[in-house]
Amino acid sequence: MTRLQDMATLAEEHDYMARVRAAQDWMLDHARMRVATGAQVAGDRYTAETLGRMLKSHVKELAEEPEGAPYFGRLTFTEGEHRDQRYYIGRRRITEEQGPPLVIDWRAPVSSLFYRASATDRHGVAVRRRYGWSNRSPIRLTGFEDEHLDRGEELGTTSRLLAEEIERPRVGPMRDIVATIQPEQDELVRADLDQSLCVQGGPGTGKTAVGLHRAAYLLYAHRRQLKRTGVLVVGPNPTFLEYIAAVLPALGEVDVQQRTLDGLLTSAEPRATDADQAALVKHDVRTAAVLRRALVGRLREPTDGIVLTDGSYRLRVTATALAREFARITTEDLPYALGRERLRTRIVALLQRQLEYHGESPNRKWLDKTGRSQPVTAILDRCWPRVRPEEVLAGLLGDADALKLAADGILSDAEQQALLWARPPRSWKSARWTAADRVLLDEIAGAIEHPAGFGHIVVDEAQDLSPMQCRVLARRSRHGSVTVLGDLAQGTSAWAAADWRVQLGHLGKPDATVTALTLGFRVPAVVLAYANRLLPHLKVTVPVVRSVRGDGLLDVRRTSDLTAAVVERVRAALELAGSIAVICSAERVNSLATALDGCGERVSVRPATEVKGLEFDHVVVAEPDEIVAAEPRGIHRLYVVLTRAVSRLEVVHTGESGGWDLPFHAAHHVARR
Ligand SMILES: Nc1ncnc2c1ncn2[C@@H]1O[C@H](COP(=O)(O)OP(=O)(O)OP(=O)(O)O)[C@@H](O)[C@H]1O
Repeated sequence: MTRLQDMATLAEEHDYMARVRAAQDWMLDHARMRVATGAQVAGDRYTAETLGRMLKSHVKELAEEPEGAPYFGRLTFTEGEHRDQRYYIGRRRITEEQGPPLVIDWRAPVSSLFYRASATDRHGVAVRRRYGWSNRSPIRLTGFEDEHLDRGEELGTTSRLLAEEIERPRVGPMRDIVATIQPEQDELVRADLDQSLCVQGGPGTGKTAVGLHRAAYLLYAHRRQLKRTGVLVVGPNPTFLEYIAAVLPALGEVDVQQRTLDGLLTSAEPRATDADQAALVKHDVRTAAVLRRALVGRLREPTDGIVLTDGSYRLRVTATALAREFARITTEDLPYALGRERLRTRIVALLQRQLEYHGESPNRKWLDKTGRSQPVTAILDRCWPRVRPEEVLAGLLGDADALKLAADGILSDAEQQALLWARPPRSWKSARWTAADRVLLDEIAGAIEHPAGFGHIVVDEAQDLSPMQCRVLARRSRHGSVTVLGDLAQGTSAWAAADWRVQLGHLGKPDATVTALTLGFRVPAVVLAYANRLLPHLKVTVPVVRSVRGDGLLDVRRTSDLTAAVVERVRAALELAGSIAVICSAERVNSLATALDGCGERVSVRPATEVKGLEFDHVVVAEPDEIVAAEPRGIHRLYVVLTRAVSRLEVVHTGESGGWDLPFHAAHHVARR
């Protein structure tokens, strides 16, 4: 295309852009007008209020929409179902008062071709156009990039706009990737709602991004169903949740709950900590069987019958009949509370039969009253007593005999010993629970009564969940599907998973499809190659990630004054754009933070334990040996730490490498584009 043609096309694009802006203004005005008139047109007050609320939130959504690119792509078709059509694709659908939409939603079925059409499989697409926009407000169209699929052109990961997007400096929270979703990511994003997925993805392959976009996609494709059942995103810690919080709202989805696993638990906050051995036993899946046994141990087989006086009748249920019903219900595998209600219903049915034998026909009121009568309630309280989770757990942790009874053949003597309280509280009401206890309380609560579930759960960093934590989620997705995201190589918890099939079993979805993402979008190739040298030292087998980024810098240096060297590296980094993180062992955070005081908001000092899932333009790792030595899976932690850099990684160390075959002592090594 000549320069003149190029300018003509750009002018045409600017005209279209102006039309889209006008349509956006019209949509906002129109929505406001409907709020104003909604109350008058709707029938009764309730409908008017509901409608009003709905319209108001629509206006709020439109008005609050961040000023962003109204579209990012365009497809031109010359063949097939969409022959001679041209579609602009954006984060939201944009329409004028009449006529076809000016911009279609990225989640609409045809938009999928924007991500998937290729020169060999065009689906009628002749040209795919990507738009570039200025980041500053007011946002401006700066150019575009065409791929003539009909002429065999295909840019793939060499697209200039994709490169600009992944290489841009990172400041603030995570952003959406709708403009540049890759074909293998799109397949995961658009998988059916009833399909549970597990994505094994090395560092920076876009797992988190894929999970969040999948949530947005499912809400679009199954809005009604998911509005009712809900979507939940589970992340490893509050910092991570803060980091990802803006992605879904930017995609127009505000109705998604985003929580940590602990945030799902309803029991009181922990007030005690477990010894390592106790925590290990509590997070072990065998503990579920112990708790189940303890709960069932509350049941008492009926030994007496019931006699109930009803008017002139004396109604009876014999001990034998009662024992038969009781036995039958215990084989039905019901939640505990439901079992109690089932027994009540059966007793009432037996009494009802007798009354009918006398020629009476008892009504609903009689059935309710009889179910609540003293003799029936007394039997239930004796045979199937109401229980609280806290009572059951305290009954085990505070009583060696009770624990032995429940754990016999399941936990060893030493394991039982590890669980027991050194000084049991006077009552379960004054027990001081630990974080692991809260997971056990949830297990018991779930066995008593199934918790409300979600239509879909996205769980990130799932490799770190213990079997018992997995069960917390399994209980909440009994009738829904899950997207499980993680990287076995980044497992740092004491119970980190080594095999997805096993973990999926604990999550209640043993048959979920496991897919690997192996293209890295965050970490530059030179940094990734360095971090990947750790892989042989990790106790897992994972596919190796290949970076799409040829830029970046790696600098490993030995020093005799760690603090001075770190300060010097940070000062140098401040000359460049983007965020800077100094990552070190928890013990070193304070001293380095003091030394770096006054360096400004772009610099943060973070303990190695709190950077999972995050990314920074420039990372300075201080004394990696200390990070490795700080915890049993310290080498996995170091792998996480070394893979947080978007552009530059610097490693500063004082000693020789410790025991493991790591290249920290390597000569000063710099690689630049
Ligand atoms: N298709 C894409 N286009 C542009 N950027 C992308 C794409 N996929 C991922 N990214 C970017 O790469 C970075 C890493 O993505 P993300 O955090 O989702 O990876 P991850 O697999 O969860 O990483 P980790 O396991 O290390 O936490 C993010 O900045 C994300 O926006």
